[in-house]
Amino acid sequence: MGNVPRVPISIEPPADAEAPQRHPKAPAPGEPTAAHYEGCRGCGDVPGSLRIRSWVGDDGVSVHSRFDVLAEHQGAPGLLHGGMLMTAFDDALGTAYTQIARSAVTARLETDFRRPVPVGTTLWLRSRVDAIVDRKIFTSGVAFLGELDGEVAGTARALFLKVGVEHFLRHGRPEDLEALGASREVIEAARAAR
Ligand SMILES: CCCCCCCCCCCC(=O)SCCNC(=O)CCNC(=O)[C@H](O)C(C)(C)COP(=O)(O)OP(=O)(O)OC[C@H]1O[C@@H](n2cnc3c(N)ncnc32)[C@H](O)[C@@H]1OP(=O)(O)O
Repeated sequence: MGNVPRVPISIEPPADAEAPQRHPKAPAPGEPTAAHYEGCRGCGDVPGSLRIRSWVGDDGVSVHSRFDVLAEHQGAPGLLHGGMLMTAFDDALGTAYTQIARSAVTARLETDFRRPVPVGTTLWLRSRVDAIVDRKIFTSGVAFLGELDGEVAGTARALFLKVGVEHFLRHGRPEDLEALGASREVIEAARAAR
């Protein structure tokens, strides 16, 4: 374990943190949000995706999201796998930040599992950005059984860190980046600049 970094334990925003402001180009209240990327496991329209759909909340900053729990999402018999709920939170919280900021990636995600979620349930999630401090985006969310503001199935908090496009160019699999239009030269230049 000698080279493993110590795990940072706090993702509590400072009390004097900046209040989130909606990005001027973000979709308006009630409008659907865009998928992170068409291949996204949370919200893309691809095999294996949770096919989460999200809409902007009335305040223009929060989002609410729908996740239909299917048999393919099971962990225990007839019940949602906990990792799938974490995926749903990662996606929903990662959509909430798109109302405020451009690209960011999850640095830490904490989830509390409050109620079992049967297959066949529609989960509704409310997510928001609580604060932004420099590159750090502090988010939180709640998952409800069956309806928005129904029985609470789980809660989560996540810290996202803003990154530039070079993060994806440096770390992503080249063929996926090329499929999005990045040239081999651009990808190699981003990797050489490390
Ligand atoms: C094409 C477009 C598509 C856009 C697509 C958008 C995709 C969103 C999809 C949904 C979300 C995902 O699945 S994202 C995929 C899952 N996540 C990842 O793969 C990220 C892997 N991790 C990383 O790449 C890296 O660790 C980063 C980028 C997160 C951080 O690295 P870094 O940039 O070098 O920053 P670093 O110096 O380490 O930390 C900066 C500050 O944050 C704090 N910090 C860092 N990590 C943590 C942590 N876990 N918990 C607490 N605090 C932390 C540090 O203490 C420091 O605080 P201080 O000292 O400054 O106070």
